[in-house]
Amino acid sequence: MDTTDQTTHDGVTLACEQVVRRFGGLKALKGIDLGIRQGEIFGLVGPNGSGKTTLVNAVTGFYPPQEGRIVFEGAAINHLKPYQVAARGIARTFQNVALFKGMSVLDNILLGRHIFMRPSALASLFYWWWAQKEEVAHRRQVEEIIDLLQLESVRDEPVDVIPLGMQKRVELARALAAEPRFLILDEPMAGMNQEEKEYMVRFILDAQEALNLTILLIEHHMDVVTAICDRVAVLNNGEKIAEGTARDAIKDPAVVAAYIGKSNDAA
Ligand SMILES: Nc1ncnc2c1ncn2[C@@H]1O[C@H](COP(=O)(O)OP(=O)(O)OP(=O)(O)O)[C@@H](O)[C@H]1O
Repeated sequence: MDTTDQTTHDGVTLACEQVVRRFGGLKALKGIDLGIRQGEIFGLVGPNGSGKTTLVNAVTGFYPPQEGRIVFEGAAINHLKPYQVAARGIARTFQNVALFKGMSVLDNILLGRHIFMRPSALASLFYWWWAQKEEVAHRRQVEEIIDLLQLESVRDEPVDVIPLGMQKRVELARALAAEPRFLILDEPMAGMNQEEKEYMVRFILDAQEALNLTILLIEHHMDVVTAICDRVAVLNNGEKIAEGTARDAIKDPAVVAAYIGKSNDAA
């Protein structure tokens, strides 16, 4: 789909405007402004508890903002339910692996196609021939993704028996199955060893190129952020404290202070 007419003049495809999210008395997001441009990989970094996942949950409709606006491809989405946000073309992976245990890799990825499927089993029963045709089309799409992410060797394995690095890859595959234009990756390399990390970086870049994606990446591994992100924003305590290239942002005194003050996550 051509999105050139759905971005603003400076190419912003997803904008957060003064986004506020509270949990009881805690203000997890204190008026965040962000503009993510079509086609870029935008890194979201910051110490634990700084608000990164909350911002993703605000964008994806899990925890809608109580103040501010979120605009995707020119339309406000901050009032939408998660499935409606997904239908607009935004897909995500989760910080902790959230696959369906006992189901195969293939079936887990097929679930990513649910936004395109008929709402009721009854409809499928009446229109079984149509449903069968539809099923074949879904499988064809999924096979392409399996190919892209090199998951052929495990496609029929139950997801819980494959290594963590591959489980994370299946999560990426499931998100891609929804044919997003905007992909949100919440710590896709958490718990991975160096080799698995390098593979994952390769697959993210391949997917971005093959599917023309814009990506928002939450990542603690600063070597990865520096290597693949066009720009980053740094959150601390619910506020944006820096924005720019990764190299500049990590040198920013406010960012250094935030990390030293909290933990050594930026290692
Ligand atoms: N559902 C919730 N209920 C109550 N408080 C929450 C909820 N979700 C997040 N918070 C709080 O909001 C703040 C921001 O949390 P968030 O998970 O967004 O941080 P984060 O930057 O993603 O951290 P991490 O890097 O550890 O994942 C934290 O103080 C957290 O405890």
